[in-house]
Amino acid sequence: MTTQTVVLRDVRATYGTGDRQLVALDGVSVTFERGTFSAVMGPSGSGKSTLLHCAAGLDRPVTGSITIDGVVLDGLTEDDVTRLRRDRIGFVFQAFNLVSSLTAEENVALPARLAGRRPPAADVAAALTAVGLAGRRRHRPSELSGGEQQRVALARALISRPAVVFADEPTGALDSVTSRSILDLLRALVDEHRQTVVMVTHDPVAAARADRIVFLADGRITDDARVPLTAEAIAARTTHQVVKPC
Ligand SMILES: Nc1ncnc2c1ncn2[C@@H]1O[C@H](COP(=O)(O)OP(=O)(O)OP(=O)(O)O)[C@@H](O)[C@H]1O
Repeated sequence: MTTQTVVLRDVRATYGTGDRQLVALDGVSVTFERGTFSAVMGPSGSGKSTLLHCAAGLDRPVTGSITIDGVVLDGLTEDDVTRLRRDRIGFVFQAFNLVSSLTAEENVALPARLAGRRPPAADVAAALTAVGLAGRRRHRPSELSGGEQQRVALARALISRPAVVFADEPTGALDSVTSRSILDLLRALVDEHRQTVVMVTHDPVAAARADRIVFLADGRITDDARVPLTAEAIAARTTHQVVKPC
């Protein structure tokens, strides 16, 4: 089994064409090791979500190479990438996550069912309890808040144990107590199950729970802090990033 869960090599991603082309990632190379919790930070528009989308096989880069759990994505068919995402990747994204016609517990069980397994009902209930949604099992996404929907997505990652969980602002919509419990759960995925977590966040307090912080600016990695930092030190580094002249 590879120790490098996610590898990006010289990834370039653009939006638009011609004069209106915008370079969102400008030759990004980064490796996320198995059993680590990384935060990705940077100013708005610096390419954080694009990095997450490319790393998760949701967007294809123009050039460069991406490997997930030992599988090189370049040249795979869309069906193969979809299967890889289903089997090895967990998403805790606010915008798209859940199947709207399914209840919270059905959404939690879905990846396992698509892979031909039926997770025990007790496991589904335990995962929803762990994220504080025991009383919302039968609710559909439209009956849940944004933060609750993200917690359903996290419960799904607890059940299906993907190699890597990508989280986009997982605590952005949550109060501080719920945020802390979500970060505890993400840490547990890493510390107890050696899963890999890559989390985009603007929040220095959330980033301080990671083992490593990758800073982006203008589509490039500008800093890579591998030692734990305090929220204050992270905030100072983030401010420095924002005011740094181009
Ligand atoms: N669908 C799109 N079409 C055109 N440009 C886009 C699209 N998505 C993102 N961009 C642009 O690409 C750049 C990187 O965007 P991205 O969403 O990755 O940044 P971000 O760091 O995640 O920002 P934020 O913190 O505001 O979410 C930005 O300049 C953005 O305007």
